[in-house]
Amino acid sequence: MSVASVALCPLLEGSLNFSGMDSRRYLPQSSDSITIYLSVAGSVVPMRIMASDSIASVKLRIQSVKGFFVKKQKLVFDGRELARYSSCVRDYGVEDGNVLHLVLRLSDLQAITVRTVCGKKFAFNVEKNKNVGYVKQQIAEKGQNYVDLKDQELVCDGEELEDRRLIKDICKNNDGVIILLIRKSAKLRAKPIEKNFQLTIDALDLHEIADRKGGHHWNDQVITCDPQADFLFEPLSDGSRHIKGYAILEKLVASTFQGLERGNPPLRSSEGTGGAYFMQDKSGQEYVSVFKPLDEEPKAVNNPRGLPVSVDGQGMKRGTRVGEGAFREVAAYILDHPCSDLLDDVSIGFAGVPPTVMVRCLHRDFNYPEGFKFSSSNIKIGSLQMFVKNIGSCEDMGPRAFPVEEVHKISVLDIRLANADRHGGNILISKNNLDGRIVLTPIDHGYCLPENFEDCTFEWLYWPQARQPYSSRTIDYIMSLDAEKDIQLLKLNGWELPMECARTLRISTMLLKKGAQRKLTPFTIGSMMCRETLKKESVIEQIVKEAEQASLPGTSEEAFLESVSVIMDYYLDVLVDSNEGR
Ligand SMILES: Nc1ncnc2c1ncn2[C@@H]1O[C@H](COP(=O)(O)OP(=O)(O)OP(=O)(O)O)[C@@H](O)[C@H]1O
Repeated sequence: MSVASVALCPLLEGSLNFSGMDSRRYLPQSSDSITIYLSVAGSVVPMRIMASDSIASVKLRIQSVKGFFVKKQKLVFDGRELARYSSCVRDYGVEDGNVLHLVLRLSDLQAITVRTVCGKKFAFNVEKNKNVGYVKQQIAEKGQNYVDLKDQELVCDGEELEDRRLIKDICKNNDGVIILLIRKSAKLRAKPIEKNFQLTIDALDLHEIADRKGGHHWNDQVITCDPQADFLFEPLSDGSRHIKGYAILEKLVASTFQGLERGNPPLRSSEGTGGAYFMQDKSGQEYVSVFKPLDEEPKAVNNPRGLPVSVDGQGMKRGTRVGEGAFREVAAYILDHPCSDLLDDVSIGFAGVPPTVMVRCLHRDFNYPEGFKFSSSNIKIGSLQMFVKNIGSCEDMGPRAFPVEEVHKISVLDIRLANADRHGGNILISKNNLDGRIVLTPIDHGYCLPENFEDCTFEWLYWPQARQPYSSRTIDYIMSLDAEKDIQLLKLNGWELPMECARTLRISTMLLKKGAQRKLTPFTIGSMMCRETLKKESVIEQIVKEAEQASLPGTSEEAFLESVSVIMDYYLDVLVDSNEGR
């Protein structure tokens, strides 16, 4: 159900009481009506709702009173995200007097419009942690006449901006678009030629600029801790040698190291429920990677968003465990095999998961609630993923413009890995440099390969591309998948999948292959993996349940999977027959 289609309950509209006043005294009571307490950014505010209200309507009300957009809100109760918009608050076990955590996903990007004196406009999305010098570089790349950075003067509200001013400081009170003015866009020289003047604009050729920027000088040396340094950074083990794209991971690690070595600190993202840090290159002008430490995951001890620590080790999605997110991030990269027709670049797989590796890092700018000490106990282990330049995420744009094959590649990944966290914010949008086509990059795989299918959710199910059939290229790729080999590959790379997660991978790969064989669409296959409502089990859960009931105690995993296969065939054939009968 779309958020827009959910009407607010008229009785309660406006009753969200953020001032602390007890609205129970002033509103008609109903047996369904409850008061919940929203814990947001250190304060607790009461809110009157109906237990039968949908999550969407509660979020809409928060939006209408506080102005936080629905898509930027995450509601967490009892360590679980209330992720299904159409489910009732009651379905999640929320009762009168309960505290819900509201995590706001503030954007890291700021929209900026640069206007020249001649009225030419450039629009950018710039990370808020970037400075004015970086914006100048972007202008230089966009406009031939502005290539010499020294000639650019950027002005905002009448004030000239210094290169080191951060965008977030300039845009402090302004969430919208800011207008910058280029006073002097390029060196103009006038030379008298007979009776006229020849006007020269001093601008370098864009290719020259690109060459000058020159890429990074990758460091092939083994990276170790420098005793004089105030940080530590190294890959976790050389197990990564088995990973595809080893060379690219080595470069990723080296460029991140160089950034830290030059004193460019990790910058914490304002988005996300866990600690995610943008790591800078040696120039301090570019992000090269994103580091997500295990101990800052949602519900982990050092989570920077104030989410309560897990008491039973359960992660925020059912079937996942706190402190395993980074392994899952790396697993998603390892298992995203390249397509056989693109084997010249084995570092990027079919779905385009950015290269990801496990690292250890120590730096004072991470979250240390107990205080930072340069000691081994403060070393953080986590996933390091290549930073992908983007113009936003799928949350910022309607899906119609996304190429079908871009959506399909993500559907293949999510179905295979039974992803429990595929919302639009976890798909980045970029444009291909050559033809301007939209490229989608899947990120945030910390909730892949769960122990069960309960929380599988796929945003793309509701996109029109999901109802189109897979191409023969995609079907060939799907048919080449082998869950047993995948499990061995992860083991080789140091992660022995827990038995339940290995079973998930086997069953979801089986479903994907059987569905593709029958020419089913991503929508049909994906719908079998997702619950329609919180309480109603998905088809895949029913299949697993039936197979469990049919198996005798002590049945081998192989025999169990054989029975899953038979039951799955039955469900799929019924589905195909009913589709054909229409
Ligand atoms: N590889 C990447 N390239 C560019 N930006 C990234 C990358 N990985 C993460 N980000 C950005 O970092 C921020 C936080 O990352 P992410 O959403 O993965 O964190 P999280 O805490 O796991 O989030 P969630 O609450 O959605 O589970 C987001 O703005 C995201 O777009």
